[in-house]
Amino acid sequence: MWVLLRSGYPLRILLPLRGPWMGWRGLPRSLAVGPPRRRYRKEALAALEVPVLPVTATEIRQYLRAHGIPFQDGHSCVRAPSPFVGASKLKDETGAATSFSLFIDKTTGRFLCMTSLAEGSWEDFQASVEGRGDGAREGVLLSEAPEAEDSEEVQRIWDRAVPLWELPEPEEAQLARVMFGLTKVTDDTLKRFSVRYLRPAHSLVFPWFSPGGLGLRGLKLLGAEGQGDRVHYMETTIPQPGAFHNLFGLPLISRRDVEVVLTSRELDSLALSQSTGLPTLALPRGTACLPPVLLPYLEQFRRIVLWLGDDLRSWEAAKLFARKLNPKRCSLVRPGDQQPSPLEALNQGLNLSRILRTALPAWHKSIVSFRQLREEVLGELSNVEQAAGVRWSRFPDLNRLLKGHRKGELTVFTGPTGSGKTTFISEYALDLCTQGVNTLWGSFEISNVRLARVMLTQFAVGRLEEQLDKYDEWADRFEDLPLYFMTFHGQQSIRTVIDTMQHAVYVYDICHVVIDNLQFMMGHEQLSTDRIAAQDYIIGAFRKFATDSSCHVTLVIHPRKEDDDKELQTASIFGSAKASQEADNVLILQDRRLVTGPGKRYLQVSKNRFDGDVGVFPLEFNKSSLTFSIPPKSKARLKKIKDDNGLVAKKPSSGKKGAVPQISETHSDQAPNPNKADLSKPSR
Ligand SMILES: Nc1ncnc2c1ncn2[C@@H]1O[C@H](COP(=O)(O)OP(=O)(O)OP(=O)(O)O)[C@@H](O)[C@H]1O
Repeated sequence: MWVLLRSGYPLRILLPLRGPWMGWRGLPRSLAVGPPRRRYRKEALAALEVPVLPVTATEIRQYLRAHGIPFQDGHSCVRAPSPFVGASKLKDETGAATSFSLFIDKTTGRFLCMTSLAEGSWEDFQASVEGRGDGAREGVLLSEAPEAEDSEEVQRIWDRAVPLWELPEPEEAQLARVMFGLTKVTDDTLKRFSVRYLRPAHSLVFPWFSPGGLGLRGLKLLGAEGQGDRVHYMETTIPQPGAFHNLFGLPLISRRDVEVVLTSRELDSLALSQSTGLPTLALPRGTACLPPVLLPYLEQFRRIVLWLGDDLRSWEAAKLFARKLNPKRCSLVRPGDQQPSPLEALNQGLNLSRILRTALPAWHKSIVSFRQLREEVLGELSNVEQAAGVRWSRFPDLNRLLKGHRKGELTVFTGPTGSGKTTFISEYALDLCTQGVNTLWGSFEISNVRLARVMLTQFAVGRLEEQLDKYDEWADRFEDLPLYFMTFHGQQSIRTVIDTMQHAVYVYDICHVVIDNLQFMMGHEQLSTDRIAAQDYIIGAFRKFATDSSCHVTLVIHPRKEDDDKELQTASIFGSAKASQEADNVLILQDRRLVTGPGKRYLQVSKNRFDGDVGVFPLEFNKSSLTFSIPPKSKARLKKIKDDNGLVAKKPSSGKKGAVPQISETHSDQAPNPNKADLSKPSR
């Protein structure tokens, strides 16, 4: 099965620096290698690669024992002698690590030989042990070797970039330092980390070297733009994000280092290293993901401190990453006034070592006291808006009622047959995905191709059939979204679906799973005599998954048969009351087409565990763009209601003061939304 590796990166951050002198990916035309290269792919979608048979750490150990292979149990990996060392010319310089240089991921079974850089699946490893041929590929740092064109481009940019202190104009160097907040970072630090500056692009250049100093494999370019009193950073990576993963700062790590500080930005690593002298590494995609392929490089550390940033999102990411790294060895620096990001701390003259000492252990047992929770509670209270989750950019009324989309919740969504549930939920999820919410779709009823077509139309807000010349532009942008699809179709067992979801959370840091719809998991339960019990069991499984994985699950459920002229209620959801009890949010697509005409629908929030606000607002269906979002001119008429039965208030949501709580629609703390500014025209 083919898999497209994804960055999980909000698009806008990757948008190139723009200007008349800019070429492909925002690089100066003179540096860009020819016209944009179109890679032909076997499939158009990022289908999720699931191991043929999921493997557990116990099975890995048992297998190694059964074949007489010695091993060491590590934090996230099992270490064993590598059968691939002899085959490689890339011998370790010191020769020290050639024993036990094979790292097998305890969760996925994928392996990496740190000496030869061979990598492969658990099945590849077994085949090699059993002499069934060598399925391992020789890779470079956890992914495929960069393509020749990328390597050339990397080298070309690197050669054109210069150390900051070698810039001919001192003013230019000073301006760059100010823009990037580097006034307190010394030349020596920049030199140790080999940071350069690309003059034509006004960008810092951070190199990614392969382990063992075998060469330059990739680059991250960081541009900065003043926006009021804030600086907006733009990143460009070569090779493209998702095609290559590496840790910035790797060459400075010694084999004897047992402690490391992980940051989400290269600039933070510079600040930390300079002021604390501790080993530090920067994650390639910031807080968006921690690809498991990087885990072997972090195995040597007995203690890992995650200091990812100064907002709640960084804190959430730190907690998720700690799970992968093994929480027992992780400590987290909590965002706060006196604990900004490392670079900011350096610039404010704070003591970074002292902040590191305040890091909280990520591990706690099943029972906690309020003492352990009090900091978390404070974090939520002092970041109310972020604690409310990611806000929709296309559905302001949903923000007013639900306040945002939060991790770890279960949303149940229902509506009459054929009312547009899939179409609506597609736009609802797409909206979040364009804001960096890593999303996994389980579409059991309609094919992934059809679903993607709907989504792409919604993404472009228009029929692409009539503008096929724009298809590639939109498809390229769509491809950059952190969006994955399960390849299931038709009936599936709940166990297989949950296993796949767990795998996706681990590998792609999925934060939102959409299941359309639950009825497709009921057939395999052999409980046709008691379909209600089967549904309760399935809902319980999704509830547990959402909580345990800190991942939001949106579950589409068909309603029970209702009179056509009556509106649906929470109790109309098929089955027992379990669905509405377990759900944090219940959304109902109300179809009042007889009264309101063909396009009109209403969305009712009939349960909201977060803060209790429930209500209903109109949706205007646009047949050409397949969107439900409220057109800008339309006056939203949000009604807050008490429950399914009675209205308690009837207030316009816009225009008049004192209506429903006014929440700013622009949301600077959230990840950027590439669609917001330029929905009407594609740009690259
Ligand atoms: N408000 C609307 N007005 C008119 N047509 C709509 C509306 N919403 C969706 N549609 C169209 O109706 C068709 C069915 O929509 P969709 O598949 O989203 O419904 P559904 O509720 O998920 O269906 P099912 O109950 O079969 O799962 C699609 O062709 C869609 O474009």
